[in-house]
Amino acid sequence: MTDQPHPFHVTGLAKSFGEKQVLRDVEFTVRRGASTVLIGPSSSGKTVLLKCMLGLLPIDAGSIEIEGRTQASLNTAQRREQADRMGVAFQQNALFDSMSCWENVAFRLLQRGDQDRAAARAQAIEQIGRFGLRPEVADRYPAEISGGMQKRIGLARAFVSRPAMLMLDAPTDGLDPIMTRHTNRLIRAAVEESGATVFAITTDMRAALEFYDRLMMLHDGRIIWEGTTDEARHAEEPRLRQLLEGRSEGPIRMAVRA
Ligand SMILES: Nc1ncnc2c1ncn2[C@@H]1O[C@H](COP(=O)(O)OP(=O)(O)OP(=O)(O)O)[C@@H](O)[C@H]1O
Repeated sequence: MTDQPHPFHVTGLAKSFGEKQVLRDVEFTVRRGASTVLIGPSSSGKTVLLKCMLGLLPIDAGSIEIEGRTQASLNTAQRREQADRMGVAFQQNALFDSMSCWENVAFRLLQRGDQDRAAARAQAIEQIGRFGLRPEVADRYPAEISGGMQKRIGLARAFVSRPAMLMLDAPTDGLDPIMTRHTNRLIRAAVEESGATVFAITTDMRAALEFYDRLMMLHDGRIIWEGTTDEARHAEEPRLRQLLEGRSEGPIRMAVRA
């Protein structure tokens, strides 16, 4: 056991947009050196929760502690220090259109200024290669590559500095099955070989059960189930079962919500 504080400890988190309450009373802990996957129906608030954890959306109530410090209390320098320890990949990639692919991947390395452009470029190209892209892609712009390639550039950016914590929103969306498996293995290796902490969102239930240590399910604005993926395989919670098995019949009703 370690007495280091948890990477994330969230209590009583609430978040609304106008009248619409997305998160009501979210509570959970992300464990160090393990991978945790967040699942939930479409529009259940998974991305909103991740953005709150990253400090990109203000919260209405509750608290988010990052390594023992309340996020709201962090000053600018502490926020930057936190950001340096995290690799983040967004669902929509959030690439900078005006930068080449390698500059996108090396963005934080260049910002930190602790290595020259040539070294940052070499590190970016190596990382792009880990995601199966050829070095020529480095000098192209996001608009010139496919959606799946953009996804891989976004992932390379998250992994490039071998961060202690990886925060990944839908990391394999839009990738073919071969690249999906490869990416899931890289995520797994970050935990097993580098001791990273991973927090990821996915709608791929097979991958959730196969590649992650722990699983949480978000529904109706709360974490309604949390445990190891081994426990999830056998859990009887009907909402978890319905989602994992992808059944349209069950307690979770399909609804189109704006
Ligand atoms: N900036 C915003 N302003 C208003 N509503 C928002 C905003 N961001 C998200 N929402 C709403 O919050 C709800 C949750 O959205 P979110 O993107 O977190 O869902 P999700 O669980 O990640 O879904 P999916 O699996 O479909 O990506 C949705 O109804 C969405 O419309």
